Amino acid sequence: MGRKKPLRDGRPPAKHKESRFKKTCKSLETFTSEVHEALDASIQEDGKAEGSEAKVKFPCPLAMWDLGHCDPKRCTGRKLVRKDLVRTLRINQRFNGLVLSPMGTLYVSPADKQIVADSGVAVIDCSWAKLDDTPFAKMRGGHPRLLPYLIAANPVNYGRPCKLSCVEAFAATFCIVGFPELATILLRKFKWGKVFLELNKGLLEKYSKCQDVEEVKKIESDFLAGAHDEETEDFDPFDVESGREFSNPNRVIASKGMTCEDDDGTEEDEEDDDDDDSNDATDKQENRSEEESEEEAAAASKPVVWKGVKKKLRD
Ligand SMILES: C[S@@+](CC[C@H](N)C(=O)[O-])C[C@H]1O[C@@H](n2cnc3c(N)ncnc32)[C@H](O)[C@@H]1O
Repeated sequence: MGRKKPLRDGRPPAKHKESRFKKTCKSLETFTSEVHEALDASIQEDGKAEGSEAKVKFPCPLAMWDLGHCDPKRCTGRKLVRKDLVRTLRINQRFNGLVLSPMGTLYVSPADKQIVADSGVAVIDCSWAKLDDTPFAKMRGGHPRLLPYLIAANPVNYGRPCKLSCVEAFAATFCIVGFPELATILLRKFKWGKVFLELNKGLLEKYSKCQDVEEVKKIESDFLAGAHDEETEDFDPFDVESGREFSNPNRVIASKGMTCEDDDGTEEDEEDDDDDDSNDATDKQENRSEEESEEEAAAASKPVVWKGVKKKLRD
């Protein structure tokens, strides 16, 4: 009694079917506390011996379609897959969260916060040099997005606008929607990761304070119209209060000494900088002296750049 009859074709009745697909949306409050727990676990991982590390439970799904264009040892997306932070999707498999794509037209904005918390973020791991051969139409999702103007800090495309690696694209999205801690968890897997935040600090902060896409567009167009020059002029490299402890005034954006000839992760100098699961592999991306590299490596091992995030955790 009271049981609904199956449909004529044997399928369960509609109510049952609906409940199978019912999605549980987390409140942003719950999500935010999971974000903090994840960052805490990620920081604690550092002190533990290799192999004994507790797995960081990332609070939302991260996924990637792997087109197999890049050298798996050098690709940032593949590295996140090896770290169990990102899962791979089959071509034609749909993803319900934000899909970051060079073919997107709508910008990521803080208005995407709930979508990210509920359904996560996906990237398309293809080569920048092979966009024409990439079947973007087969990698579908409800929310395709483009990132607003930001500068890459990865060794392959260092200094280039918009051509971000997978990890940078994930991180930028988390910063813009208001979960910078999640950006930190991902970027700290890469020695150069904090440089991405340094290079883009001002813009990321401004984008994250926007209400919607229109405001993000306005920030970007104002920046491109000259705000960048002003900011550069105002920056005093000797101002210890500037908050830019890690910026290297000798490191000119897109300088000749940098190895950014190749876009697709195949150049010799590119590296999977910590394939051995540590955070301190040799940085070969530039023609810098050993001393400089050592100084930078020493600086990199101090968690100063994450200070703000840690403070937030403590508060
Ligand atoms: C083209 S692949 C290159 C991957 C690179 N080989 C690596 O090691 O990570 C980078 C992916 O990140 C995302 N992405 C990067 N920059 C982006 C942008 N400006 N807007 C939207 N998505 C972007 C896209 O999913 C893009 O396909």
